[in-house]
Amino acid sequence: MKSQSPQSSNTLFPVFLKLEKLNVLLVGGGNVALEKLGALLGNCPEARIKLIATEISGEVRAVLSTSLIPFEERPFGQDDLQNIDLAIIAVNDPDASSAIYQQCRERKVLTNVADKPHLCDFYLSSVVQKGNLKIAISTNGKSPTVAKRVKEVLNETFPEEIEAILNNMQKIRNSLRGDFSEKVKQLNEITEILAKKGELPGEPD
Ligand SMILES: C[C@@]1(CC(=O)O)C2=NC(=C\c3[nH]c(c(CCC(=O)O)c3CC(=O)O)Cc3[nH]c(c(CC(=O)O)c3CCC(=O)O)/C=C3\N/C(=C\2)[C@@H](CCC(=O)O)[C@]3(C)CC(=O)O)/[C@H]1CCC(=O)O
Ligand SMILES: NC(=O)c1ccc[n+]([C@@H]2O[C@H](COP(=O)([O-])OP(=O)(O)OC[C@H]3O[C@@H](n4cnc5c(N)ncnc54)[C@H](O)[C@@H]3O)[C@@H](O)[C@H]2O)c1
Repeated sequence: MKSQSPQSSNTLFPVFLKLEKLNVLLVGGGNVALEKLGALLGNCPEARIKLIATEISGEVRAVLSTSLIPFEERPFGQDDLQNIDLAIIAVNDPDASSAIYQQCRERKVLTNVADKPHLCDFYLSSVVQKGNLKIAISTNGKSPTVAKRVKEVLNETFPEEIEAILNNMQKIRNSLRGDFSEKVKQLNEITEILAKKGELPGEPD
């Protein structure tokens, strides 16, 4: 297995979470919570989310009304962390943010306090999606605006045909016989063209 060379100071470790298997607590019911709710449901409509906020805006209510997400309009309390795997905090009160983060740490709940890097165990990313291909982008917190721009560039330039390629590759992958190293060799040969510059379908010459 090849190891990657250490990339200077960016120590973030990327993962892709299965939100239909995890319990997510979203605290806050304003603009930022609305964005986070959209990101969670946009990636995983079956995400297991619970929302708690002192006041829930009309826009957040509208999204909640189209889902089965349980919600309560009251301040966060420690019991809200029961059975929670992941918390996303989007409240407009810095003291409450810090206090909630501390309680999450005590319970070992992985937490993101929106726009507060020092109160984050993980960052949210910009997401490019073409069918089953998903690319998550982070700038190590340097510039979320650049992450958004990189997403836009990749969305424009990455061909839609990638979905057909993935489906074909899955069929080929399932039909291959032989030992593991033989399969890896064949799959590498078939896909060699994808790594050649200017040879992706739809890619400009
Ligand atoms: C990617 C994205 C995902 C998402 O949030 O879902 C995301 N921020 C997005 C947008 C965005 N956020 C902000 C702006 C205004 C312009 C600007 O500041 O650039 C814009 C641009 C816009 O909205 O156009 C404000 C902002 N954000 C943070 C701070 C605090 C600080 O930097 O200290 C401040 C200043 C607050 C203030 O001034 O009060 C911090 C974080 N924002 C992160 C993620 C994490 C690092 C990601 C990375 O590693 O790159 C991190 C560290 C923690 C976190 O929140 O997870 C999403 C793009 C989604 C998309 O469209 O693709
Ligand atoms: N909206 C933006 O574009 C933006 C940009 C940068 C930073 N921020 C920051 O993100 C945070 C949230 O912003 P917003 O625009 O969503 O604010 P908002 O005022 O629209 O919503 C805040 C929400 O937090 C809830 N809340 C406050 N204390 C709570 C508690 N103890 N328990 C449960 N719920 C609680 C409120 O009831 C409300 O629903 C703020 O810290 C803000 O400074 C927002």
